[in-house]
Amino acid sequence: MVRVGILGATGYTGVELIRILSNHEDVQIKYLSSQNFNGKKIEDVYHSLKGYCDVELHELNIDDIVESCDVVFAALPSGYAMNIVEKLCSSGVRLIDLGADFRFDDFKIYKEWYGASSDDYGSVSRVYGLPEIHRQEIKNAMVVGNPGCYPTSAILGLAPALKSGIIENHIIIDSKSGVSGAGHSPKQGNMYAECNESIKPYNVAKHRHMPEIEQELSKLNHEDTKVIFTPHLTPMTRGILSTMYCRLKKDISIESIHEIYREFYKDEYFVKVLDISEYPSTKSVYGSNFCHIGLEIDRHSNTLIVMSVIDNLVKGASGQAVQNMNIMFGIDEAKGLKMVPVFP
Ligand SMILES: NC(=O)C1=CN([C@@H]2O[C@H](COP(=O)(O)OP(=O)(O)OC[C@H]3O[C@@H](n4cnc5c(N)ncnc54)[C@H](OP(=O)(O)O)[C@@H]3O)[C@@H](O)[C@H]2O)C=CC1
Ligand SMILES: CC(=O)N[C@@H](CCC(=O)OP(=O)(O)O)C(=O)O
Repeated sequence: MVRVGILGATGYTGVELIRILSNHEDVQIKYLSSQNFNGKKIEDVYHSLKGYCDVELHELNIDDIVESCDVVFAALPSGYAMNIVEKLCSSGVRLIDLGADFRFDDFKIYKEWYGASSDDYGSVSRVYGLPEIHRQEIKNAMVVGNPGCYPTSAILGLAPALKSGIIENHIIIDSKSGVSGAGHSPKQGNMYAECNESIKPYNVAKHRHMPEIEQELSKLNHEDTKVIFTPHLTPMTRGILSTMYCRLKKDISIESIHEIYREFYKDEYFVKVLDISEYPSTKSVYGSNFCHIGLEIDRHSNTLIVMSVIDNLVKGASGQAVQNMNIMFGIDEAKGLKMVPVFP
């Protein structure tokens, strides 16, 4: 049995972790932390968990965590996991951070976009936790930086095209996210009256996920790769659709591109390349750990259009974190994650 702690258990990704892990036979939830609900049982805060998890919430206490857990999921705002990582690692407790603290190869880039009081990662070695790309390194990692939600949809959608060298180094990513992507703290722009029946771009050309996407695409492409990234807030609870426009280097048929994608993901349980002419929808992956990818070519501009969908709370956060945990502990990668998407 893997003994698990979840820090930030009352947030959206924390609750999603508990939902998923409650159905995972190889896991025992031993420790849950919260800032505002200490002393309460999680099932009394979120009634969706009634009968599934009666663990009490505590203020974050590192000594208690080290004593009771083999692995910790940090579902906290970025900047907090960094403060506890050394103590966890030196005590043999592995860390999967859903925030951004350990996603970057270069600390300077992390500091520039997220801010930090220190100047480096110290001795902490970490792995970018996108299993379809970094599975081998994840197996032995002490610290995994779970990818951001937009980057997961974008990188999975672009990896086969970049790796096979069929597209130019000029990529436009247009992404739409459900409101749960912003977490459970109230923000004016996320109030029902303001985001319902509306769709709006935000952080245009300056979203924090841009450098994360560029880091991973540059590695796949073996050269510095820049993207134009525009996120939008849409009136749905869960889901991300990323539509990506990539200029093709030469004439190539949709059948050949489709074959490149199918081959790239042939052994991947969670990534489904749709048939030619099929387009993905967020509804088709809702509540599941799947990523669906659709492909089209715009012949008059010789542009490959890749459409990628995920559930931001599952493949974009907690599901992917559990997938990483399974890999780290030698458990079947899909264990606890075979949920059928909720439809309609
Ligand atoms: N939502 C999403 O789709 C995705 C989120 N992420 C990342 O995952 C992390 C968690 O996100 P999400 O669940 O949405 O966030 P929420 O805002 O919903 O939850 C944050 C959690 O952290 C706790 N918390 C907040 N501040 C502190 C603090 N100072 N000390 C201790 N605990 C604190 C909160 O406790 P309490 O409720 O008790 O106040 C809550 O449990 C973030 O880093 C986010 O960027 C990554 C991918 C997707
Ligand atoms: C809709 C919405 O607001 N989404 C969030 C995604 C948060 C996230 O995953 O960001 P981290 O990199 O901090 O983990 C955003 O755009 O900030």
